[in-house]
Amino acid sequence: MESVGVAPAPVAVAVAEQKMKLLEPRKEPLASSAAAAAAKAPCKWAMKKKLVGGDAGYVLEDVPHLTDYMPELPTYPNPLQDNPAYSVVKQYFVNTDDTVTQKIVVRKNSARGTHFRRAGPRQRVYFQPDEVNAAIVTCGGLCPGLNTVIRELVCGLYDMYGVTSVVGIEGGYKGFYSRNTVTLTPKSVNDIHKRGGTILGTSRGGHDTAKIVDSLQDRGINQVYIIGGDGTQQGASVIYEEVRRRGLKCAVVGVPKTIDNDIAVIDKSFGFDTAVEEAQRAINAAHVEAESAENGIGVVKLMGRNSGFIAMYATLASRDVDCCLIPESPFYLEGKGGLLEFVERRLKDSGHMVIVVAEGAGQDLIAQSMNFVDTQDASGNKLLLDVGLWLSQKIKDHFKKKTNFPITLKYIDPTYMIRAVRSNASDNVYCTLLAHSALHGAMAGYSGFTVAPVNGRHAYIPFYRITEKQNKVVITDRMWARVLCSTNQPCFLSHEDVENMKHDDDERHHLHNTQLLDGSPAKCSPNCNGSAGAE
Ligand SMILES: Nc1ncnc2c1ncn2[C@@H]1O[C@H](COP(=O)(O)OP(=O)(O)OP(=O)(O)O)[C@@H](O)[C@H]1O
Ligand SMILES: O=P(O)(O)OC[C@H]1O[C@](O)(CO)[C@@H](O)[C@@H]1O
Ligand SMILES: [Mg+2]
Repeated sequence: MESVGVAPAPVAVAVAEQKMKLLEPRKEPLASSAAAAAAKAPCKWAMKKKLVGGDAGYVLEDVPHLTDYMPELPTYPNPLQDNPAYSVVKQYFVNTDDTVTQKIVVRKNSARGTHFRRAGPRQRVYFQPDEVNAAIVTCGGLCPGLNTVIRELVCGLYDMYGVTSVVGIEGGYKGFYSRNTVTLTPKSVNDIHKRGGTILGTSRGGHDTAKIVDSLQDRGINQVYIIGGDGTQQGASVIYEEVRRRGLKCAVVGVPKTIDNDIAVIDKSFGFDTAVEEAQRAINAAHVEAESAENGIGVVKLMGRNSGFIAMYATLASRDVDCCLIPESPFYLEGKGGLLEFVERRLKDSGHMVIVVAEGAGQDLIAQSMNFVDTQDASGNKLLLDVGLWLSQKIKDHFKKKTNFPITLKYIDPTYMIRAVRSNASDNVYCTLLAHSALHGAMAGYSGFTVAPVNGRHAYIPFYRITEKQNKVVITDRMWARVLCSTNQPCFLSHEDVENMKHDDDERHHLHNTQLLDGSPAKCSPNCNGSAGAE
């Protein structure tokens, strides 16, 4: 392989000095105001790309390794090779050169494109079992599967690597500097995967990089597993940069969590599958209510701040939904081709209907009609207005004006009920693999990465690739067309809107062909008013 751009360490630190700093108590903490600024501003020591080129347009977007700034770290044989459970496995370890392709659909002459380092156990490790002091933290909103990831990190470290020192940080990032740690053992985490939420607690806001890294240093933590969404991964990225700047032997590992499935590059996030399954119960209830009333309407709000994946997949899975509204697809209420006209038509045709709306849909419309000023949560995320309530009221108001058109509308908001359930079987297995991939990476000395499947294979992905943009439903992809086909709803878009979106999406596809969805932009069907139709 030919190196095309391995960036230098952001801040040069002499090797001898690095060795001295290995788990030494800190001496000069950064001013926390500077760290607080770094938390929200683009990182001062922004991680440079570590790119390796190969034949036929092959590029490896590699992740940092402790030896990037501590080149003389000793290695040890991987204890996994003596583990009886693995004795039947012919190939214990992944090949050090194995990589995972980001682009799965290729043409004869297309360049091989971007690859990520394959996750998995390595022959040599950079930590001895009794040297490891691992910490686990969960940040951001709840998501089914958090406890499973915690459990499998603890059990994996104990059972596969003989590690016996694992602590939990309580209450998210701020817990690093404001709370005591909790000891985690295979016994203490044995049953936690059967519960929703996180046994460690979580929070928004409160990320103070300097204080967090001080805490790592003071507690002698040399592996930190950070489970959370896009905001959390940005926080993990600046923690990694500070750890590296201080020359600490501490692996910083991100495990992506978001019920919204809004994290880019990865196939899907854990808890998403469970959320889609759980949403079926609410949709079913809405359908039963709607069917049993005269002109019955069931409105179900599902989570999805900026990305409508839960609404889209729950709609497709159910087949009882007449209209799915997501943040990526604008809609309007009044007039020809508007939502209210469609509701009226569907009620006349079927006598009932179910509307699924993602919580981030129609926010501009609501803000306009309410003269609303933006507010934010502690992490800086925009607080949303309740689109379900607003929409229900608008529909009721519309039909109140009509004579001889009584409706019965039931609004169901199952959002927090869905988020709080335990993970389903499929997510449990997924969480197990994520946790194992994460700890194999840390033991092998990798740092500053997020672990996740890309095209079905677990990979180590640099933080910047995860945080540079969000995963969104591409409404010019065939998957959204499938939704429109199943609901038979109008697309509420003009031809011009679709063309503009297609152009943006083409550019995006050209840059990163990443989505789980199957690719090429759909053609606009002639019989739909600008709709993205099926082939
Ligand atoms: N740019 C950033 N730099 C440093 N820390 C950040 C940044 N953005 C968010 N954080 C921190 O990450 C934590 C979680 O962020 P946030 O509340 O946005 O949730 P999230 O991880 O995106 O998860 P989700 O949105 O799925 O609930 C918070 O403690 C927040 O302070
Ligand atoms: O937990 P909070 O602060 O109410 O935030 C809710 C948000 O968190 C998410 O569940 C993402 O984790 C979004 O779907 C939702 O908008
Ligand atoms: Mg987020």
